[in-house]
Amino acid sequence: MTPSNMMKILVINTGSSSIKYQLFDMTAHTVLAHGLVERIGEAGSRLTHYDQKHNNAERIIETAIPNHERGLSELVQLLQEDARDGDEEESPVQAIGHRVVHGGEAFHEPTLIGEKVIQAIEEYIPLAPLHNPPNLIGIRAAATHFPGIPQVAVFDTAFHQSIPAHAYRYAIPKEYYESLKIRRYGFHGTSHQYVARQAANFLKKKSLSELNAITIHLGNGCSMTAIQNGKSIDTSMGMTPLEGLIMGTRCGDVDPALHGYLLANQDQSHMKSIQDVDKVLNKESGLKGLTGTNDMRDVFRLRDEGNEDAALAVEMYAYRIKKYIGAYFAALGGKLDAIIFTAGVGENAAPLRELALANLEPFGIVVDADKNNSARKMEGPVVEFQAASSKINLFVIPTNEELEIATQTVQVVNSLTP
Ligand SMILES: Nc1ncnc2c1ncn2[C@@H]1O[C@H](COP(=O)(O)OP(=O)(O)O)[C@@H](O)[C@H]1O
Ligand SMILES: CC(=O)OP(=O)(O)O
Ligand SMILES: [Mg+2]
Repeated sequence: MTPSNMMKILVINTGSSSIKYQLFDMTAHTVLAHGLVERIGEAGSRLTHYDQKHNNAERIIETAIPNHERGLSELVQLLQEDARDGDEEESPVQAIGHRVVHGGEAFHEPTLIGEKVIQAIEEYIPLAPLHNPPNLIGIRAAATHFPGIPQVAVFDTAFHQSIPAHAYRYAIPKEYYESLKIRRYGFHGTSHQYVARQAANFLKKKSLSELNAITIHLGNGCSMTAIQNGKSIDTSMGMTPLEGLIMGTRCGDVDPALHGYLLANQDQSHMKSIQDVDKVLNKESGLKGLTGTNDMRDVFRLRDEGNEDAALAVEMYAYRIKKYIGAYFAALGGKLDAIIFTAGVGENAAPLRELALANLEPFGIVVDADKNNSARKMEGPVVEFQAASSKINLFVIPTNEELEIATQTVQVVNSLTP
């Protein structure tokens, strides 16, 4: 394969009950098709597909999708139909990029998938039981549908492999790091790296390696990263995506002693096993546990209606971010070009950004309230909302993990060409 015909890249992001996908034409810099398979294995499963050939009109296919294999074959069928509708004589796809959440210490770079890589992703299942198994199903199903097409794994953990030991080790007996590889890995690396690169370009840096920043990814999962000279030096998620910020359904930082306490008090906690504790902290906590909903839009609506739980949840969520800003400001020695907000909440929730950054003027962080409130309506890859007196740039940068995965997939495949 030569770079000139390396153009159509399918990116697959397989979650526990959903598959997100995008088909890019990397030569023309366009999205040919994208969509979402949701509620896999549940009632009401469906595929929502958009493609350029149908003017990006929404097509909803409501059909029983009992497993990820079926979801993949439905979406492949649509892509093949689109290709047949056109004049294309070849496969609709030249390479496939997969989001893989946990790559442990093995992967610092995007990697061509072969048997060894699949084995390694299997080995990390205990560290990401919700994420790695569906990622593997996506990889296997894609290999069946597109035999001989190169497949590349892009790991959430890869960008964070530059974190030094003093930040990634936990202060527990050393043997558990050596035998069980218990340490901070960090996640959402593809997103942190993508928005950091956008900021570096915007600030006219020669390369990402000239950027110092704090990146704040607030989606369903939430994490923050301290970036020094373009490299991750610390991040808020840990061995698993549970540590750190308050999230949609995850608690983030808690006293590790509460696990034992909940189990020791089964009568009140109704938790009988460590799996029960795990489930509550991962799926029933965060905004959902505090307010009943994991959607920040609903939390704000409840707050505005006078709901006190929702008001407290917003305060807690913003305060946790502020604490990490303080920590990473210190970790970076106060030398940073920008604080960057991204993902669903980070890009859309102006009041949240304002709360998280309030009263930080002594740090040189000053918000322009009008710019912050109108950030959503502004065009462009980077929207600034710092006041003129702010020493540190404040940016909203929409993330695009799929485009970053496609870009890294092209790099890997091109590097294979003699
Ligand atoms: N206008 C908005 N105001 C506040 N929160 C929003 C808004 N739009 C989207 N969100 C939040 O973004 C979250 C999803 O973020 P997203 O980055 O799409 O998540 P993920 O990719 O992790 O599924 C939703 O749960 C919702 O709370
Ligand atoms: C790793 C992680 O938390 O991913 P997501 O935000 O997609 O759940
Ligand atoms: Mg996301």
